[in-house]
Amino acid sequence: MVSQTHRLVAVSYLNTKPLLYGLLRNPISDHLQMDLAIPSECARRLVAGEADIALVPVAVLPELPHYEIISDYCIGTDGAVATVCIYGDVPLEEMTHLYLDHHSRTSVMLARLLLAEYWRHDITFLEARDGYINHINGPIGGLVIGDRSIGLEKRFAHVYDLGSAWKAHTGLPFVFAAWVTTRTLSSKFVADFNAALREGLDHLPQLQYLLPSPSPDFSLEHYFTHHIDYDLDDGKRRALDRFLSFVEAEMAVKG
Ligand SMILES: C=C(O[C@@H]1C=C(C(=O)O)C=C[C@H]1O)C(=O)O
Repeated sequence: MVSQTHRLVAVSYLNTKPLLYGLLRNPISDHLQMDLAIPSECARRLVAGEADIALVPVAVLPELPHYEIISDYCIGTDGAVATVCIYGDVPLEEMTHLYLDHHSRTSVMLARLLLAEYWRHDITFLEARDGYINHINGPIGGLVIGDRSIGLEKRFAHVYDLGSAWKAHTGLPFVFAAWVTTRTLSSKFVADFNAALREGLDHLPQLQYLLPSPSPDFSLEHYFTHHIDYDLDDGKRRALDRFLSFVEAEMAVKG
């Protein structure tokens, strides 16, 4: 049987593994050509047409002329997310500069939004590149996302969780990344895809046996169940609308 294969790219961090596990143990994987990348690269590939389906940072959605969110599952949070934080030696109000993680598209915009609307703190943004975490010191803070952030709370005196700050600011949960296509997929494929992701999430306890623990005092199960919130529910969709209005306004200013 000849059938169509879709090019899929997903985030390479630990929090995506339950979703990938679901896809891989389901026959739908025969129709997927899978690859993993950091979030900013997932976004680039979808925008460039190098992927048909991607787990993309939602901040990139306004750049896509046509897209569809194809799943009820996402990388989200309802309060503290643990792996999207601003770190520094000094409190935020004393920070003069902030490195913005180059892996990220969403959290970079979320940090800008929260600094403008919630913390109301003027700061100079610095472009990050590999190794930038070693340059976070004194009045220079840094936004760090994903697996690289695990354990950093031991290194820096001040930590600001962006999931918590967004919740305090808006009362809403948040969605960092969603499953998006720029193609037209059959409703059968979309239903199967969604069911496969659900299957993965139903196996969170088993995943503890497969995945490496990023550090001895970091519980993956706690992270997957108390910090990452995988359901793209109504609250997260409302949060997405609000967040994208900010992103679109920023894009309009920059032209
Ligand atoms: C919660 C997280 O969300 C990530 C943050 C993203 C971003 O800032 O662009 C994109 C994908 C998510 O994987 C994380 O990985 O720590």
